Amino acid sequence: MTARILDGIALSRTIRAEVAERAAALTARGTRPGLAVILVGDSAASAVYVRNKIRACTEADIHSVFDHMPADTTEADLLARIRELNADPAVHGILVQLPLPPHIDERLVIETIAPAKDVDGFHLQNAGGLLTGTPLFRPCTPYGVMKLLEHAGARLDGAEAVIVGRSNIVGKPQALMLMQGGATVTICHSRTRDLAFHTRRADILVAAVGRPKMITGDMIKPGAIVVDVGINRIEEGPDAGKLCGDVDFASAVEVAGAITPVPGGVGPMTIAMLLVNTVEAARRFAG
Ligand SMILES: NC(=O)C1=CN([C@@H]2O[C@H](COP(=O)(O)OP(=O)(O)OC[C@H]3O[C@@H](n4cnc5c(N)ncnc54)[C@H](OP(=O)(O)O)[C@@H]3O)[C@@H](O)[C@H]2O)C=CC1
Ligand SMILES: Nc1nc(=O)c2c([nH]1)NC[C@@H]1CN(c3ccc(C(=O)N[C@@H](CCC(=O)O)C(=O)O)cc3)C=[N+]21
Repeated sequence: MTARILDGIALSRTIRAEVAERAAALTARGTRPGLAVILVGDSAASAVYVRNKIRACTEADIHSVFDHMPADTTEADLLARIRELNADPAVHGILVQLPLPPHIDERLVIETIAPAKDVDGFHLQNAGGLLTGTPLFRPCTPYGVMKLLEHAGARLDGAEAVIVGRSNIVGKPQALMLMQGGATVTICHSRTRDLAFHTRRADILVAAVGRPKMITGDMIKPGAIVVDVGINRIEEGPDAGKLCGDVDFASAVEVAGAITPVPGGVGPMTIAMLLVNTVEAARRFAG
């Protein structure tokens, strides 16, 4: 038996069509949703992601502002720009693409974004809100994973969920969301002693590591739902230049009950949830 493929492109299309309808309704009432995206420096990968976000906005008739700032932008200049956008009534969501150049304090940048415009859900107020149950915005990637699981009909209540990765933007918020959904959650990371021992117990396995194909079929419980958040660029060999996940798809698909592909799984869902958050920000602004 091979696993069912969880199609993130199809689901993200459905969600973006709903977003477009809500955006049009808000625009008709006088508030056109707006998203500002700031990119500092010229990482090729970041430029691709940012372009995809802007294109998704355009397709949903969401107003977008793209600020491409040079790599040597000072921290003070970036913070000043964020304060300007905080005060701009045409902008309801602000996203500063990460990572930032090393001379800029990421935490300070995130805390400068108005929590009501923090559509990434990274601000302390939203992180704390997620911990206690009532954030203004949920981080887009784990939020998108929850939507994929819901759409797949996954039963969270009482399920064993294992997350590999403990970052602030994926692993930790994912753990909180799955726990709130009723799962028993285990978080693994680079200090975990016997990774396969944990992953083999998972009914729901989420890989968010950044290591190509590290989760192999023998680490997966037969029938498990496997969600691959990893986005890795293959460096050499016949597939050089292509994307792959943290899961070794070829061996995993033979064992899992359902699995997300890379590309075409979690990535498109992240962008869809960014639009959901932006329209929600505009809806609140409109009152
Ligand atoms: N699809 C999407 O929309 C998105 C995809 N991504 C992708 O997801 C992946 C993870 O991103 P992110 O969370 O930001 O990455 P980070 O680098 O911030 O975190 C990686 C985590 O993996 C853990 N880890 C590293 N090596 C191992 C190992 N050998 N065994 C177990 N755990 C390990 C680290 O542990 P420790 O904490 O101990 O160092 C860390 O917690 C990346 O490939 C990224 O590109 C990210 C965001 C959005
Ligand atoms: N402030 C901030 N917010 C983010 O949400 C954020 C960020 N910084 N920095 C980088 C990560 C990464 N990320 C992705 C989003 C979409 C795809 C995506 O659409 N991927 C496509 C493939 C795209 C391609 O072909 O390159 C897919 O998986 O099918 C991937 C990765 C958001 N991130």
